[in-house]
Amino acid sequence: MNLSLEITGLTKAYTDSDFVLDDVSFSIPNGTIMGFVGENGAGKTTTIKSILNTVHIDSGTIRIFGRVMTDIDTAIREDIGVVLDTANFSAVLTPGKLAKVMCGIYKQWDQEFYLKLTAKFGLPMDRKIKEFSRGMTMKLAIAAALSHHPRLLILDEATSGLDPVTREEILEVFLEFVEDERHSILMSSHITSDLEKIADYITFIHQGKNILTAKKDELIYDYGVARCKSDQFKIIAEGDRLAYRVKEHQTDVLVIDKKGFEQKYGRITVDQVSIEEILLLLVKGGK
Ligand SMILES: Nc1ncnc2c1ncn2[C@@H]1O[C@H](COP(=O)(O)OP(=O)(O)OP(=O)(O)O)[C@@H](O)[C@H]1O
Repeated sequence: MNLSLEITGLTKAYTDSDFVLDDVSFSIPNGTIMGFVGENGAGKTTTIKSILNTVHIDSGTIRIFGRVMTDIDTAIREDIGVVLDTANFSAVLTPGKLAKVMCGIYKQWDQEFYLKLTAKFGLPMDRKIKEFSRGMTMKLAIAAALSHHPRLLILDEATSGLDPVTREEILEVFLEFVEDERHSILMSSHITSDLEKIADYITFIHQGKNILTAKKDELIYDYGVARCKSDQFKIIAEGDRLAYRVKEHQTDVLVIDKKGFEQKYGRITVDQVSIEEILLLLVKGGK
């Protein structure tokens, strides 16, 4: 399997904070979308900055298209499209002028494609970015990131604060992007329903640690949440549960193999589980 991104044992501490990104490993196969979820401060942006080589890492290896990126490696940068939640374009630029700047930075800049995307997103070419709404600014950032034809798109909260209609438009563009088997996406998001729609894999990060990476379809169709009364909870073997959360009238138990669990513990109801509920059980629950 060809990997666009391979992170092994990534560790990074900040000098003036207690936070540590601790031995994080995951990889993204070509042609796939990796959703990256975790609570505020879990370490998603720090991981992304480490990938982009904008912070110094303490240990571990990050391979992009099989190569470790160095400070002077501009060739790999051409192949990475980046959209951060704070798209910091100069506010006095217009989309038209931004294209001229981008054209000077990226050899692969494709003006025709940029015009096509900005038209699709309904962006005015001659209006200053400072007059743009958040949705317009994010659409512009996405159009700019895609128009130098990257192979890997890295998105840090790129759809946060956007309405469902705009988000759907943007998600469609991401899906079109990964139709090309050489392309892939790392997408951090708090909007887990967006990831449910488009991601192939999900990585859950909590307090700087990768707590789970799994195929989205397995999470949705094979994982489940057993709703147990206290006597039912007591009979569940530790090895059959990934996490559990005690609530007022029941205990929710995260199970990996819904069907197997149902066969073994016939009388306990097991519901399908959402990415959001998995995150809550893993982060707030016991083991
Ligand atoms: N430059 C820095 N110096 C010191 N600590 C930092 C720095 N940048 C981030 N941190 C700390 O590292 C931790 C992880 O932050 P990070 O931005 O990676 O989290 P995140 O998962 O992206 O959060 P969010 O969902 O809120 O964007 C936080 O506790 C944050 O305060």
